Amino acid sequence: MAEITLNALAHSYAENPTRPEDYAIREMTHVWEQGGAFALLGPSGCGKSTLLNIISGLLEPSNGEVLFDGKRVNELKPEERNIAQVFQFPVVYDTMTVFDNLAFPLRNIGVPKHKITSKVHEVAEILELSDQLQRKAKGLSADQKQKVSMGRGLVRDDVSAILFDEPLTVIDPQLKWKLRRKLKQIHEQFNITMVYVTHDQLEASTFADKIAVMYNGQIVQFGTPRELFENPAHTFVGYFIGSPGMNFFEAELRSNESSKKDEIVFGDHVIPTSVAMLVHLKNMGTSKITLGIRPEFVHVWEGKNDDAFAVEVDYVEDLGTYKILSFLFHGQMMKARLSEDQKVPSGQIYVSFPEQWTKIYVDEYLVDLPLQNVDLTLQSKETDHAN
Ligand SMILES: Nc1ncnc2c1ncn2[C@@H]1O[C@H](COP(=O)(O)OP(=O)(O)OP(=O)(O)O)[C@@H](O)[C@H]1O
Repeated sequence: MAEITLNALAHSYAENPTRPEDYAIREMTHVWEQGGAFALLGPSGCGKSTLLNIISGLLEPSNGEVLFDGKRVNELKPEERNIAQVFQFPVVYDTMTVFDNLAFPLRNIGVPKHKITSKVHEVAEILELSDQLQRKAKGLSADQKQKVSMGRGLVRDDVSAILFDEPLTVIDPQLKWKLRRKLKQIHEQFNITMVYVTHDQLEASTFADKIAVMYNGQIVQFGTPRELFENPAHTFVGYFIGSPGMNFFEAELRSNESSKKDEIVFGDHVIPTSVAMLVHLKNMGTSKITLGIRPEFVHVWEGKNDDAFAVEVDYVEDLGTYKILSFLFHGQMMKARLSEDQKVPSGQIYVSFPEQWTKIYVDEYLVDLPLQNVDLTLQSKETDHAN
């Protein structure tokens, strides 16, 4: 087991990279703590496989260091790094039996025969491959082959970490869920540092305790599934996580001519904001602001309400256990998520955006209040204005 540190790491496949876009991995410093179950989540092409291959040593980074337990491993070959890597497509020796495939990594490092037998049986049991051990790998289905591939990653208990690169892509949907649970179980049992690459948020949150969300070659947030949902640090996290993703709208920080107070406005709507936040934004010297609120946190009222805005229902999608209501807010389509038992409104309704859940972004990043300002948030209503 090891703590894996990426120190000022960057990688470009281009010969002479000059612009940030030339980098598949833009400079990052990141720590995967020892023994954790992590997911690396992001869309196709964001740099996930590149990052994994740098950790395992298949790829040499253009800049920066990879450290295992504080020791630089850049110069070590993949086999010297003690990393097990499971790829998207099965890597098995077709002419060998399942037993021999699983035993291979152990024989390679000279593990005694009796230990190999017990370890192979233990892993085969976990992956439900016990009755396949004497079969040649050639005759196995794609699912079974991938299980063997995963098993080869799991047999060695001396590994620093196990890296999974979208390992369930070829697995049947029904089996996927089961295998994910199994991996989690294996992690709990052996406590090995595991990094699981996926572009599927459900897969990431069922496997990992902490998820690194990757976008454009950068880790834009590293947090628990709950943190990513409740407090997206970057607009991409808001958009990518959740179903549907966060609502975003461009707003403006301006000074109200009559009251002389600052306020955040969207069209002719004033968005309730704390004094502390207004002061902070003003100090940042920005007027362009993006507001984000998750559909789950938009309040929908049938009747008029002090903090609520009148909007028109556009349509309602019934998704079984919940409904998605779409409405136009100052010309922009937004969504609210209604629970199954909530009455479906139509025509004119009222919506409000609780301040706690209305996130403020500048240049795509969440604006957090400096700690010394937090107590001022209680004065928030002072800056509210009637519409
Ligand atoms: N061998 C290569 N040579 C040149 N460019 C590459 C190479 N491998 C990857 N890239 C580019 O680097 C960027 C990151 O690719 P990478 O495969 O790491 O992303 P990913 O997030 O793993 O995507 P996917 O989920 O599709 O596998 C992409 O723009 C890709 O086109």
